[in-house]
Amino acid sequence: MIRMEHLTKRHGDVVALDDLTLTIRPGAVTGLIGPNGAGKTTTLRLIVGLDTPTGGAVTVDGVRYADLPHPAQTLGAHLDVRSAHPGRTARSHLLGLARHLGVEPERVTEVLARTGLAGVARRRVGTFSLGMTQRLGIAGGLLGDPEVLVLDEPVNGLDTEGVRWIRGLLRALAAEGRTVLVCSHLLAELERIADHVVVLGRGRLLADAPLAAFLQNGTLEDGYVRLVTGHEEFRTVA
Ligand SMILES: Nc1ncnc2c1ncn2[C@@H]1O[C@H](COP(=O)(O)OP(=O)(O)OP(=O)(O)O)[C@@H](O)[C@H]1O
Repeated sequence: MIRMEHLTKRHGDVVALDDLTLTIRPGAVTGLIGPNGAGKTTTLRLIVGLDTPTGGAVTVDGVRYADLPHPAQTLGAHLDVRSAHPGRTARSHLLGLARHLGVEPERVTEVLARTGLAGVARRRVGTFSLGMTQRLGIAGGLLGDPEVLVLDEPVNGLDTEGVRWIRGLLRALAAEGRTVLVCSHLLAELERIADHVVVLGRGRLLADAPLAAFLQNGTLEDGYVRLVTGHEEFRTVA
């Protein structure tokens, strides 16, 4: 579970995130959406401890990221699609990451298999397609077998088979009881993956509701557009 209480982030005069109070629940895929500049990336960076809040707090399973005794086992993340060094092989990249995270090297073989990369484990990352690089990032997030997974735009660059794969993976992780938070601009895809949707606008919470609440008069995109243009209000789930 991810819990945000009055979470706020300012950059000088810019309020990137404004008093966000929200719980991301386990056993479900939650989609995080909103216009450019809404504060989505800021939220993800605060959750994984890459940034510190200027107000409020965010905890993962009740503990701030910096205080987690075994962070990789609690929270996995894939935020930056080009984070691996292009000269390293997929396996050596993941082995280095596993060492850094204090994860058994045996997990590398497991996550390579789970992300469909076993056959290209010895190829240099620089030769990977965007879709393969996405899979590698997700493999890194899964290394610690975490209870909570946070992914930024994981579907970008994936081909049809890759999209079907990630849909199955995220649904399976949620069915295992994990907390899965996915940020994406691809609303049609999110409609097929998410159980619950959180909408941010200008750093504020606009909606926090089951997917079904957005689908009453059309697609998620229809519901989202009505919401951000102020034509419809959504019930906020406590
Ligand atoms: N390091 C920073 N310094 C100054 N302003 C920042 C910084 N990081 C983010 N911001 C501002 O905070 C606001 C929220 O940005 P954020 O990147 O979280 O939005 P986003 O919802 O992820 O947008 P996008 O969909 O374009 O990725 C924006 O106005 C952005 O310009």
